[in-house]
Amino acid sequence: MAQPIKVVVTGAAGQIAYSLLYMIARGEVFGKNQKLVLHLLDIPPMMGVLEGVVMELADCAFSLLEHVVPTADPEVAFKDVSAAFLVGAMPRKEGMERKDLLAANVKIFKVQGQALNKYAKKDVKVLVVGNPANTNALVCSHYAPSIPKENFTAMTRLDQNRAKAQIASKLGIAVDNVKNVIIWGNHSSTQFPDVCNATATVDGVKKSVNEAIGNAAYLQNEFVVTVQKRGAAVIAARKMSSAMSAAKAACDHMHDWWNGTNPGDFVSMGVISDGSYGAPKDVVFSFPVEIRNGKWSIVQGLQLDDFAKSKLQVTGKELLEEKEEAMTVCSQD
Ligand SMILES: NC(=O)C1=CN([C@@H]2O[C@H](COP(=O)(O)OP(=O)(O)OC[C@H]3O[C@@H](n4cnc5c(N)ncnc54)[C@H](O)[C@@H]3O)[C@@H](O)[C@H]2O)C=CC1
Ligand SMILES: O=C([O-])CC(=O)C(=O)O
Repeated sequence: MAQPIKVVVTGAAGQIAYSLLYMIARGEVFGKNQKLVLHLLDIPPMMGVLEGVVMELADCAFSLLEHVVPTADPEVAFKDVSAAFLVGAMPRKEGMERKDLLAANVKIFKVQGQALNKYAKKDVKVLVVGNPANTNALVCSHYAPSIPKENFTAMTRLDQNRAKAQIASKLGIAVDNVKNVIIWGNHSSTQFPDVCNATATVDGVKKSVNEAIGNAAYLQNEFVVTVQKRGAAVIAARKMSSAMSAAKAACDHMHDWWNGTNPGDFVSMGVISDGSYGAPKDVVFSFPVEIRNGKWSIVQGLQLDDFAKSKLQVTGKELLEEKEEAMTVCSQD
């Protein structure tokens, strides 16, 4: 059994964390041989609720869970952590776009970037879930200059999972038979879910998703809009934003970052942009990545048609606008 690692989950008394903590403590992210110390951060008024979560974690009798540290103090929460799930932030309500949360949430990520910078391990892997996730990840990294920028990522895996599930359902096949769907850009309604490089195995035969679906109009319209607006559709139905599926996606993201991707497979993550595929540099942009030895690299050499290029431009522009607004908000104190 490996030495225990410290893992922090912020927003630990909230609804995503309620599913996420269970999955992490079961060993679904770091493996069934990895003992864990869980640091749970929330704000002072939530300490009572958090105590209930701690009781439930104890009552689950997880064999991998060495101990649990509930706290409202970022110094305690981020001390020596190897992995950070930054979930704690306000969720949107019906009728809002995720960027409407920027003014309320971005300062949380400034403070947490500063705390990561001071107290976390320098090789900490940071996954930002709280919205607007890409720009919050950028802000967090900006305020943690002693940690490499590559260590800050934003979650677009939920979008990838949604896209994969839509294609599988359309084809009447299992989700695992759909590979290499890409989410480009922002985790927002400008994201571009792209199947141009995706494959589907139907009746034992592997083909491109384009060929298997055989309906370009569907793939460029209904499919794209369904994935872009899925978060809003869940809010309209549940009156609360996605939680179970968000927790599962956070586990998938960190699992693949920690353990690597299979040869030939890629996954989508919001990562610091180097300008690949014409995306703006120095924003957190979702790209297809491969992961080896705990390090991601952007998959290069994929073909983009004019339709795809125009979609990347729209989402890139939105990220530049968000970056400007976020830096203005953060400089106001
Ligand atoms: N990237 C993605 O795909 C997704 C992102 N989200 C986002 O995740 C975030 C959390 O969602 P839920 O868990 O549903 O919200 P929630 O409201 O149920 O829980 C959020 C928790 O964060 C806590 N919190 C607030 N400020 C904090 C701070 N400074 N430090 C630590 N904790 C703090 C709150 O007290 C609360 O317990 C939202 O911003 C939501 O929009 C949700 C689904 C998917
Ligand atoms: O839609 C929201 O506000 C929550 C979220 O990010 C998602 O479900 O993708």
